[in-house]
Amino acid sequence: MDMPSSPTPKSKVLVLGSGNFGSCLADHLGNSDHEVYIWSRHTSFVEHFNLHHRNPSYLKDHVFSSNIRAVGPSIPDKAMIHQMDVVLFAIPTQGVRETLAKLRSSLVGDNLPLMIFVNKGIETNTHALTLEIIADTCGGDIARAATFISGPSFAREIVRRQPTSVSVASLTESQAQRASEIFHQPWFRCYTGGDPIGLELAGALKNVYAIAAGMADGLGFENNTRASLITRGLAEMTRIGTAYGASPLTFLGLAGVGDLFLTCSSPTSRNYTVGYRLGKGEALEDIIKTLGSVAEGVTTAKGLKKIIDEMKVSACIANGIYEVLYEGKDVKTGVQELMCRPPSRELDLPDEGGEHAKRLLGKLGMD
Ligand SMILES: NC(=O)c1ccc[n+]([C@@H]2O[C@H](COP(=O)([O-])OP(=O)(O)OC[C@H]3O[C@@H](n4cnc5c(N)ncnc54)[C@H](O)[C@@H]3O)[C@@H](O)[C@H]2O)c1
Ligand SMILES: O=P(O)(O)OC[C@H](O)CO
Repeated sequence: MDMPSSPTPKSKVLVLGSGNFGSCLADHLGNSDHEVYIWSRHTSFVEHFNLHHRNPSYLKDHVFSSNIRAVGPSIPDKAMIHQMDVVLFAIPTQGVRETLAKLRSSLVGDNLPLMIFVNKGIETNTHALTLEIIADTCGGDIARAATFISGPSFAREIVRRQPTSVSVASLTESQAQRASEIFHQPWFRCYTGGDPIGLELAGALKNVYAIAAGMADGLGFENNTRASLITRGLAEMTRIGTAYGASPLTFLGLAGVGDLFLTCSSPTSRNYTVGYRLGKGEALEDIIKTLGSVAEGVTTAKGLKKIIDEMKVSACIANGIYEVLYEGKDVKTGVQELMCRPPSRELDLPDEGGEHAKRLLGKLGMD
């Protein structure tokens, strides 16, 4: 979509992570006239990118904005971090804690950059959301100001300027507004909100339901089945989110139903693809080895299982996916078990709970 961009003040942005999404967002910001640096832990990426303005491993056909410079492989130092207006984390969830730990000593003093996170997952060992990982590694002040972007946004469509809309949330809504102004373009709309816990849960959970939708398609089921999975997946996500302490309304937004619909209905999705190949009978290990990119739903299913068990919330689809991925349950048996459950009420939200969010906000000094 070729439209004039709105004038936004030029920012200095450091993107951490040079995969599909990091390089796609670096390109978006570079093309919006920001001064962009992209960090990779791979020397080969840094050299290749600075020479050719192409990513050797992802989005290979795309020529990236000339406003981007690659840096690495060592993590940017304090002087560089303090020159930035924004540090954007586009690293899979399981790598966020390690990366923040490396940056922690640079994240002190005044005028810290706005920290934006776009990963969609739950940490496996701790079942922590990213907000909690930030609080653990960098403290409550930084976590309260952190901003999260989520929503239906395939990297390969953003680099082609397909009209895209996302949700942007922070506990400090003025920071979400700042992030939104930096990203917003006529082909990339940002909607702000103040429920980062709900936004994070929605983005992480939809990846698990996308595996379920892919499995159903791989087994040869058609449109009725996919529509059921999307709708019942949304009910389950909303129930889990509300029990956690998030707003049920967040699940009706772009980060919720928007991204769930996208990821459950397109083979562009890596999570859908994992499910589809499982449905066709491939082994998870072989799929992961050959996927070439992260499918966050696979690891998130583990963290989610712990959260569901702790909250004692009913989540038969997420439990079924966990059993297929980690307990050797046959895919067809999993589907049969789901369908053979007794009938139940269609829409129920827990009328108590929220302990997980209360504990997390307490960690952030917000109790
Ligand atoms: N690709 C998309 O369309 C898309 C859209 C929205 C959100 N996301 C989310 O963005 C995050 C990144 O996804 P992606 O598509 O870029 O994944 P990817 O697999 O394409 O790339 C991941 C990148 O992160 C790097 N990385 C992995 N672990 C790291 C670590 N411990 N330290 C430093 N770097 C590390 C890898 O080297 C690679 O460059 C995921 O959480 C994903 O769910 C992706
Ligand atoms: O390819 P997936 O399944 O990781 O989905 C990518 C994005 O999350 C879509 O919004």
